[in-house]
Amino acid sequence: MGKDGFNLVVVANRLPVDMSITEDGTVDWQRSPGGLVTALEPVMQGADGAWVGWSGAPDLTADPFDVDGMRLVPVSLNQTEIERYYEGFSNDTLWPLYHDVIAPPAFHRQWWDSYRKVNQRFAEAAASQAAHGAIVWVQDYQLQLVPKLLRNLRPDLRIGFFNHIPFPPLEIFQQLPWRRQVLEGLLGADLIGFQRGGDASNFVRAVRRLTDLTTRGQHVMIEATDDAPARTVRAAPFPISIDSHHFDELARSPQVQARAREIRTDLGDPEIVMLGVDRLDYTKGIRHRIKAYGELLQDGRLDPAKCTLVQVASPSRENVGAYQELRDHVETLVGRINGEYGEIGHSAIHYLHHSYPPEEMAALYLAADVMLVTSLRDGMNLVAKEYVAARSDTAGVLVLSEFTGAADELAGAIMVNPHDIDGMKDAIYRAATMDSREQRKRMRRLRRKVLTDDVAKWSASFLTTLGGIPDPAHSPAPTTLAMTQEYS
Ligand SMILES: O=P(O)(O)OC[C@H]1O[C@H](O[C@H]2O[C@H](CO)[C@@H](O)[C@H](O)[C@H]2O)[C@H](O)[C@@H](O)[C@@H]1O
Ligand SMILES: O=c1ccn([C@@H]2O[C@H](COP(=O)(O)OP(=O)(O)O)[C@@H](O)[C@H]2O)c(=O)[nH]1
Repeated sequence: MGKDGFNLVVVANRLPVDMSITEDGTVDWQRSPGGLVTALEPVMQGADGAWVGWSGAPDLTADPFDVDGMRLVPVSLNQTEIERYYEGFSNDTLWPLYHDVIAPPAFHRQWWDSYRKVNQRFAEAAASQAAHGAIVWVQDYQLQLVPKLLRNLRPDLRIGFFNHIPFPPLEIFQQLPWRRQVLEGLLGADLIGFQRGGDASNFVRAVRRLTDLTTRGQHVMIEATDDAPARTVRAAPFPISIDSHHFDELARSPQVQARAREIRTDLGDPEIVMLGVDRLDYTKGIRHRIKAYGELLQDGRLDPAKCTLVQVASPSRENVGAYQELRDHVETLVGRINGEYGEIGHSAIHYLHHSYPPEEMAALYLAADVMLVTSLRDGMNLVAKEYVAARSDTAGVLVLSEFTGAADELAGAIMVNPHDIDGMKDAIYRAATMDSREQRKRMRRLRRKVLTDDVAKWSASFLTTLGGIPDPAHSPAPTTLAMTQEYS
């Protein structure tokens, strides 16, 4: 440990690749799902950094390896830990609790024990990779105890934490039997980033009400102990983004443009193509969206012969009960609407339970006249930003839920409350019938925002703020400051 380590260590539940062992014993990998990987990949490429994370498979122990200029450091989880730490505590306790209890959270002591143990393992792996005075940037709700555990192991480090999902209001957060331990875990960081201002305020309020600590605005004061000096923790919003220019270029490429045309032809050249792209997750409002669309067909406001909805629902957390139930509900609804309004050679809904690479995503965005993002609650929603980045033709309309982090930033979208089905029907109809002049005006406004506030700006802003916070050990941190300057 120490001098020979990395200057920036990212610690996330997942590596950016999912690894597996093929039949002949060689290691194979594929890109991991979700927006966290989309956002952090460009940050890490070219940085003197390491990414510590789980490989996505049980009992897979592998040495650190390099992919696309990144040093990847696998953390091994056994089958029981996957069930209790990942599927259980992370995705059946914290995920529903932090997303407005859309599904009921389950509280199990064995899951919590596993969460603690696995967080300790991640903290040890991070400690073993970081150079003296390095920055360690811990990601997301699966690893909320890591900041404190890591500070115990390596008080020389500067520790940042970013929460990719919402932080709930006190009245919901306080249901968590281990709420105090979670707050203390997070407060091991020097800087805690959230997607929205409201998330940061919810966190500070929870600290004020559930601990004895003093807070002042965005700051929490931690008093000195025999072992550690006094320090201040800052909690602030840092809305995440995408590599907008890269996505813009990708969507301009002749191959992607040709693929977009091909998609429309394969769909039967409808007048209006609507698109939804989500992990198959109950937070994404997929059922509400499909219900609204189905009613528009039923009311005769949309003509099923002229219109189609492409719904990508990529497989996610398939061992968790609430996800299995959602799949049943969505597929029943899609089947009913297609049975009612489909014809030979024409489906009202094209439902795709698959994951696609970025090139295909870009082609789908280009092929879509209307993009439907109707989450009931969503930390940010990068799909909304990708749609905008892909539309250099300034055509297309984004329908966006008020309950996404993206809604704070993307004022050119048509905003919807997904719980209000009639309101959503009106918004979808308005998007489908919007004249090209208004489309262009709105899309230009959206593109200005997405192309300016990209993921490089996000990470620079977070890392510069973290680098500027006084070193708790009262020692200058030259490596850290030099590194953050590269990002600014
Ligand atoms: O790793 P999984 O369990 O397969 O889930 C995928 C990721 O989902 C979540 O993404 C969030 O991060 C996005 C980027 O900040 C944000 O736009 C979105 O609103 C969030 O839901 C989760 O937070 C990640 O940890 C998962 O890897
Ligand atoms: O088949 C798919 C579906 C989604 N995505 C990507 O997964 C991310 C989803 O991020 P978002 O923030 O919208 O939601 P999350 O899944 O992280 O909750 C985006 O970058 C999508 O382009 C993908 O690459 N292939």
